[in-house]
Amino acid sequence: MIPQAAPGFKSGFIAIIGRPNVGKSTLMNQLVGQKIAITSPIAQTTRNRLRGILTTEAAQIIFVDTPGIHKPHHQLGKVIVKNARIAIDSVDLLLFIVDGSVPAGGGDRFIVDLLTKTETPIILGINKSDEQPEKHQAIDDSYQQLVGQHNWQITKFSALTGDGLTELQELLVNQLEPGPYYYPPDLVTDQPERFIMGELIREQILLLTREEIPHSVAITIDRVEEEPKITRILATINIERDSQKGILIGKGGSMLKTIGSAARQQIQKLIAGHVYLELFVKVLPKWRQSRLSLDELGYRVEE
Ligand SMILES: Nc1nc2c(ncn2[C@@H]2O[C@H](COP(=O)(O)OP(=O)(O)OP(=O)(O)O)[C@@H](O)[C@H]2O)c(=O)[nH]1
Repeated sequence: MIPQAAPGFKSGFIAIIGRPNVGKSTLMNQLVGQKIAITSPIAQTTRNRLRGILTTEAAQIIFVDTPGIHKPHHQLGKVIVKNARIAIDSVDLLLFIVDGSVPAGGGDRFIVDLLTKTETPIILGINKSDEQPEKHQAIDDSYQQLVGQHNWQITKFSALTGDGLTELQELLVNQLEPGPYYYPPDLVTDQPERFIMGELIREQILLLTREEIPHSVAITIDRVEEEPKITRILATINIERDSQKGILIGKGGSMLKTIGSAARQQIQKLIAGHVYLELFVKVLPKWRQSRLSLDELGYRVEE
């Protein structure tokens, strides 16, 4: 049920943008209080545009977590950057996240150039304030310089520890206009549960495998059967080359077992019930280069 908003209730869509690995997904998960987006130390973890919903007494904010903006090297990269650009122009406010543990760099300037063309208001969020405290002044100066003549507000926080997030939330609500509830107050994401299940499997592959494997996998959830005491899930891990199969499966199936067991625990938390997870591995040659495969796997331009 979507309630009627009281006078003065505020709402709006806020896109979280920034280069890969600055902590966008960690921030969205913290703000909405639930793991919607997977996170990892590997850049370009997020591939789809994800929505996280935060509802308080005073406001409803719909966060749009976008994949990291970077110069694309393949078809998947092009789809990712195009979707981030669409998000920039279709929201009420932009939260531009930078990594406060290092000074501003070329990747951030690439995004500033992209942002000069938009009319959407912007807040610069300096994340990872828990790191490198001795270098804060120099780093802050570099971001002040990055913002230059733009009249963007600047705020600092740590998405990991939660420090500064109350102030950030207040700042965001202040910037929003009065508006309706867009979603029921208890909804935290509009992503289908199956999608999050696939992402939780991909997250374990990102955390447990090395080299080219993390970027070469795409998950399909083939079947979800809900039985009285257990949910049976059949999923396929699609990879690009035959040679990757061995690494992913491991000696005597040990790697696949470890991935399956860790992912199963995460999915159990998601659905709050027992899960039986069976994983299959399939070679889908060069899927990241093929429009048809990208489409089948759910990586589309999200107009
Ligand atoms: N120390 C510290 N680490 C953080 C903080 N926020 C995120 N991280 C870490 O930074 C890494 C990247 O975080 P993500 O949330 O996946 O970053 P992202 O910007 O969504 O990355 P992409 O999906 O590649 O665009 C992870 O290892 C996080 O744990 C923070 O406030 N402090």
